[in-house]
Amino acid sequence: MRRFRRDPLGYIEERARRSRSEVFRLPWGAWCVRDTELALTVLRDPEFHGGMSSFFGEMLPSRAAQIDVGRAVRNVMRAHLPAYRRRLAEAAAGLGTVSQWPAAGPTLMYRCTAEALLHPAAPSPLRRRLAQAVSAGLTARQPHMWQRARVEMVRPKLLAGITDHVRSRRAEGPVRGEPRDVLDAVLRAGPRELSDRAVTDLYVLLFQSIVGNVGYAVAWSLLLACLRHPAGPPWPWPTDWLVREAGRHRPFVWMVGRPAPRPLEFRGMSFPAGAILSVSPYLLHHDPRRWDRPELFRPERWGGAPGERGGRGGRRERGEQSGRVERGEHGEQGPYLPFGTGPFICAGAAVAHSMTTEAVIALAQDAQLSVSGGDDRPVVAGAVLPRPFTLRRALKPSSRTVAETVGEGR
Ligand code: HEM
Repeated sequence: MRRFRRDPLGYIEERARRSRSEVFRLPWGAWCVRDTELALTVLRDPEFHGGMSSFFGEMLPSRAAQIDVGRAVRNVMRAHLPAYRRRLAEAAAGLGTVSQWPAAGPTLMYRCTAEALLHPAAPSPLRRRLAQAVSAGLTARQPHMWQRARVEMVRPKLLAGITDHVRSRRAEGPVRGEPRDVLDAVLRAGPRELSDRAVTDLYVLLFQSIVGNVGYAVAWSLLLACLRHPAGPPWPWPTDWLVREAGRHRPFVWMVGRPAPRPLEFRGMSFPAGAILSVSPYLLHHDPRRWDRPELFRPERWGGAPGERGGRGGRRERGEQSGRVERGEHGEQGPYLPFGTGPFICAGAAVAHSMTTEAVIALAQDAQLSVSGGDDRPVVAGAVLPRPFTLRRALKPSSRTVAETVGEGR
């Protein structure tokens, strides 16, 4: 367990390398599936998905309610995409020339989605609390104890504030038309019998997926691209490939589990009903039998040399492609699982991919980007986070405003 805690990804890679069977035991008793075919069966077979998804756990009373809430929130975020794009340029400028990452990722996301998360007529103190919670690191489990303590200091007031607001929205009665924000979506799609506090918990979970997961995906994409190509943008790959490859190389969610629905037998190994079969997107994305030099960050694997195939934007359309067996330049055939696959696949996968890609485009647009202080080693603290790094973003001379140039000349 100590070795696992020190380096969870290194630990499972080593176990997978040494293991002769398709499945090996994890320190907490679950089974990690090393074999791609079995992993895809676990993630796709309806038999493994008769119950609730572990993303929502027991927060909602039925699988149907989970699906409804997931879709309703995804629809709000999808409708917000045009406004999100407009906010990005402003938010990128707001980061300044030097910004500290990965924390800047969720902050940027929050700035661009604040109105979709909580509409502007909601109480300003609550909106301020949400912003503070993002700065404190509420968007993902943080690696250090002091960081987690900081989150715990803001959490009680935040939860109390959201719960009060849920109560008052319910008292006002349902709004007509489309949901104004993620909270309306949760209230409308979730069952009426949910307590105000249960609605709050659901809201925070989805808030974290939007602001945190996407924010960290942006952080990974920028870091890996700048490390691989220190000259900065324009990069020699379409942004779509870059973001896709960051999701392969450093998938934010590194392990998902499913309970065995009944006693199972697989290639001579038996599993009792309820045994947890875990699938690691990280492990499968780094399987040398499936991917060419998986240890390298190579966006070009997603389409051949830029210009040869598809040009900007790549030969694949942006969208929900998770879980497909992908074939790259070298005939690679990995399952691509940053969003999972099968019945419990991330409800927001396509929107999240668009948000990440748009953010990277906005930050790289007309700018010289470079990173310092970071490397590509991940920190696992619940999810796969990048280590702290500094991003320098200097506007290229042609894109500076006259005012800026005049100001500098004084
Ligand atoms: C880069 C960003 C994101 C990543 C890497 C990500 C990843 C994931 C993963 C791995 C799962 C679990 C799949 C499984 O258990 O097999 C999941 C579930 C889910 N995600 Fe995401 N997610 C992201 C962004 C989002 C966004 C923006 C939303 C909302 C708009 C969202 C909503 C959900 C929902 C509702 C589920 C539960 C699906 C269900 O149980 O039916 N996610 N996500």
